[in-house]
Amino acid sequence: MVLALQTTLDIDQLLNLFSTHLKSVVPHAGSSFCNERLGIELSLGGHGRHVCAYNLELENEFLGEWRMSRNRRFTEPELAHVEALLCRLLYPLRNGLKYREALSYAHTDQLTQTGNRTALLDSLKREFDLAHRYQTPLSIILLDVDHFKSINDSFGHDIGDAVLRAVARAIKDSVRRSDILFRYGGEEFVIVLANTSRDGAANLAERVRVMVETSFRALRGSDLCVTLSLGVAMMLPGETHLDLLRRADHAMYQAKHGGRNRVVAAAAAAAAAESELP
Ligand SMILES: Nc1nc2c(ncn2[C@@H]2O[C@H](COP(=O)(O)OP(=O)(O)OP(=O)(O)O)[C@@H](O)[C@H]2O)c(=O)[nH]1
Repeated sequence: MVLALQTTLDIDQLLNLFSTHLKSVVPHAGSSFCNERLGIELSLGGHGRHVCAYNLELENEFLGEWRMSRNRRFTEPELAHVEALLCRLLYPLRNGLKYREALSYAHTDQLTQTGNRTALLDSLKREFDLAHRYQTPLSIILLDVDHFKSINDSFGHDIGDAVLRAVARAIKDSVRRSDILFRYGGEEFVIVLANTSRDGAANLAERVRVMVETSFRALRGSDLCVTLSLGVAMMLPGETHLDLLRRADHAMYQAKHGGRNRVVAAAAAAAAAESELP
C-alpha cells in the first residue's frame, strides 16, 4: 500500500486509495477527512454508530482529522491496525497537502483573496465546456473601478489596496458563491455565472453596482467615492471563452464612455448593439 500512496499528490485520489485499502483490512461503513485551514472536507462512503477519530500530525504539523465509522464496535486489534496504516499515510498526505496549498497559492490573488487571472481562464474554459455540453446559458460580468488612479493619487496606494479588498468583499457578499469572483487585472474583476442568462447577469451586475456605490458612500467623514463600470456578456453559439471575455470588456468600455457607474450588457446576438441598463 505504501507504494500505491506514493503514486499521487492528489488528496482526493490519495484518500480514496487509502480508504479502499483500509476497508479491505478493517471493514467499515465510511470515512472522512477534514482540514479546515485548507478548506478540505472529504467524505467517503456512509456512516455508522461507532466512530473512531484521529488527529493526524507529522513533526508537530497538524495535517487534519481522519474519522471512520460503522455500526459494530471496533476491536482493539482492529484499531491497532488502523493506527499502523494511518502512520503510513502521513508522509504522502503531507506531500499532497503541500501540493494542494501550492496550487491554491498559484491561483489566488494575494491582495483580494480572489482567484487570479490564471484561475479565471481555467475556470471560464471549464464552465464553457460544461455549458456547451449541457446546453445551459453562461454569462460573465467584467467590472472596473472608476477613476481608480485618482483614488491612489489622492488617498495613497494603501487606501487604493484597501478599496480593492473592500470591492472584492462587497461583490462576494452580493453573489451566491464566492469562488466565482476573479481579479482579472489591476482594478478589474470578473464574475463567472454558470447557468445564468444575460438578463440574470445584468440584474446581478446592477445589484453589485448599487452595493459598492452605497457601501462606500456610507463611510462617513471620507471623500472617498467608489463606483464601478460593469460589462455583461452571455455566451453566444460558436464563440470561445476569450471571445466572451472580449465582448464583456467591450461592454465595460461602453459603460465607461457612457459616463461610468453603470451597467452595459452586450447584445444577445452578435450583430445587435449594446443596451444600457436599466
Ligand atoms: N493601489 C493599487 N493600485 C493599483 C493596483 N493595480 C493597479 N493599480 C492602479 O490602478 C490605476 C488604474 O488607472 P487607469 O487604468 O488609468 O484607470 P482609472 O483611473 O480607474 O480610470 P477609468 O478606468 O477610466 O475610470 C493605475 O494607477 C494603477 O497603478 C493595486 O494592486 N493596488
